[in-house]
Amino acid sequence: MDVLEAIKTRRSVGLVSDKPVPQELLEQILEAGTWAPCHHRTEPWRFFVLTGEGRKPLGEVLAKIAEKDMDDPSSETNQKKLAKRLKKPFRAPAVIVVAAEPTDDPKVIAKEEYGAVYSSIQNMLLTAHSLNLGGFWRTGKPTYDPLMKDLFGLPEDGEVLGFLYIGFPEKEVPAGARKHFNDVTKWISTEDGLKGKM
Ligand SMILES: Cc1cc2nc3c(=O)[nH]c(=O)nc-3n(C[C@H](O)[C@H](O)[C@H](O)COP(=O)(O)O)c2cc1C
Repeated sequence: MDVLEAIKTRRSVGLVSDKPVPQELLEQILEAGTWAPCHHRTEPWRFFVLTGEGRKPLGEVLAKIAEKDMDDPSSETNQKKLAKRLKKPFRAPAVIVVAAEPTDDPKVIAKEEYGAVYSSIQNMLLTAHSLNLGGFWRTGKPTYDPLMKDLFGLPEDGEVLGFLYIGFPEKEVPAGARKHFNDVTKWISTEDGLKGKM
């Protein structure tokens, strides 16, 4: 599959089967993740591959985080909500947790470390797609909760940046749609070309 075709046909695939993803396919995805650009060659990405019962602690921490905002976690409604959180990581046979561990090198700009990890995520989603796997980048507020950081043993300035749910698609996802690039682009070919709004 050519790169532009892969980019344009990749979709967020929410519905995947329970069929385990072979280790060698997961390894290809992870390898692609390590080939993202990174300023000063810091390679700030960290990956945690959760499969089988290895997904359970993620559900437990999602429930624990949700519980913090509940007045009465034992109420029937809240118990149902917590049970849903416990199940979330089981929506796909493999969940790749992608985190950033920024270097403490003072010449490195912290947000560029995050940028590198976001590029790594896109590499992984495109590779999953090229392997006929479905991928879904999920986040949400709990992603950035200190308890999440603790679960994965990240340092204080580290952060989980995404959960990549990977599996074999259960059904085809419709084609995507985007604005035309000219709607978000200004072509500058004269000195005063930047005057005025986009
Ligand atoms: C940083 C980031 C976080 C995301 N988190 C979620 C999420 O928590 N839940 C969700 O349904 N989609 C999430 N998405 C996926 C987007 O909803 C999806 O990419 C968008 O709808 C476009 O669809 P496509 O990926 O099929 O092109 C996230 C995407 C990004 C870039």
